[in-house]
Amino acid sequence: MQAVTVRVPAKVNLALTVGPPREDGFHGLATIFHAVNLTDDVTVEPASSWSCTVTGPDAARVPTDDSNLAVKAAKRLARSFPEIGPMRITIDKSIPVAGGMAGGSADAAATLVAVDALFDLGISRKRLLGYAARLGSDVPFALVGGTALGSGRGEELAPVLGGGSYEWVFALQREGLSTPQVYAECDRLRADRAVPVPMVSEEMMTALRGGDVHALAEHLHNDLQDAAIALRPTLRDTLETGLEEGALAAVVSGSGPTCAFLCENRSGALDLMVALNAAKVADDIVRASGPHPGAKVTSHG
Ligand SMILES: C[C@](O)(CO)[C@H](O)COP(=O)(O)OP(=O)(O)OC[C@H]1O[C@@H](n2ccc(N)nc2=O)[C@H](O)[C@@H]1O
Ligand SMILES: Nc1ncnc2c1ncn2[C@@H]1O[C@H](COP(=O)(O)OP(=O)(O)OP(=O)(O)O)[C@@H](O)[C@H]1O
Repeated sequence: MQAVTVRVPAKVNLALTVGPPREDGFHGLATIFHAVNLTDDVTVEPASSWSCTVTGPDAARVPTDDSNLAVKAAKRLARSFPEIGPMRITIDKSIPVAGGMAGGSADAAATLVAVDALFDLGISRKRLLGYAARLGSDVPFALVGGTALGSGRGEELAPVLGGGSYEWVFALQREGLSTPQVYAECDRLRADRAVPVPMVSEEMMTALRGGDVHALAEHLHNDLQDAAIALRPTLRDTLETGLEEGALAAVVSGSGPTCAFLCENRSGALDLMVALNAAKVADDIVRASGPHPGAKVTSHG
């Protein structure tokens, strides 16, 4: 029992429809989660005291105290399994921070998988998904990966089968957006309207089942996009520039401010990266493809 490393993906929501606020403060969702190969590596080792270290270009923006979602996940399991002692957690971070790509959730999911393997706990998949859901609405999907339909507050998942793989470009902003603030802004913008029951369109499901990138491009949709733009008006320009420079479609990722551009193929994505870099519409531009598997052990020393 020395160290376990787990690799875990970021997500983008291909469809995100948001219902009215629920009594518990969350919103009912119907969403398509899609994991992409922008990944964090989380390493967990037994130690004499708890610690958390984050490496990577955005490390300074990630807390290392008990508010880190990876620490929360490890301590949650330590409360349930008395045989577990303190741990050293190391997060090698490539997923954008506070970008609407569920980076903290991914680290929490990776930690659940790592601790389970490190201490040989044999936690069932169902129970692991239960721990994940209690840690955050996006955490279960990071365990599952691929492409999945999310309902409830995002924690109820059903896989979406389809042979397609997709090429993406992401425009990242250094300054994040707060997820609760974006949901609150969405409520404010829709205050004078009846909000329909959230639902993913049949056209979107058909596009995904057929692996049809052009049909998928037509149906990318995010109900939080207007709210993210209201809070960060420059995002409108970023999205428009991507479309002018050849993206098949552009959408704000989750609660933003990352903008996601769907491309026809890999060479289209490379061309778009160059154009967006030149246009200086974002602090960084990265390329990724999906779907990507969920949290997986990559080394067990
Ligand atoms: C925007 C998305 O990334 C889309 O997948 C997620 O809905 C956000 O999921 P998350 O960051 O895991 O969110 P949580 O940690 O569960 O909740 C943080 C806050 O976001 C808001 N929230 C989140 C999920 C949801 N279905 N409705 C909400 O209103 C609530 O204000 C909540 O207090
Ligand atoms: N392991 C972690 N990695 C990144 N941020 C974390 C982590 N743990 C806690 N945080 C805090 O959570 C905030 C949101 O970070 P995160 O990167 O998860 O946002 P996000 O991608 O917008 O989330 P989501 O898409 O799930 O709403 C950060 O500003 C940071 O303070």
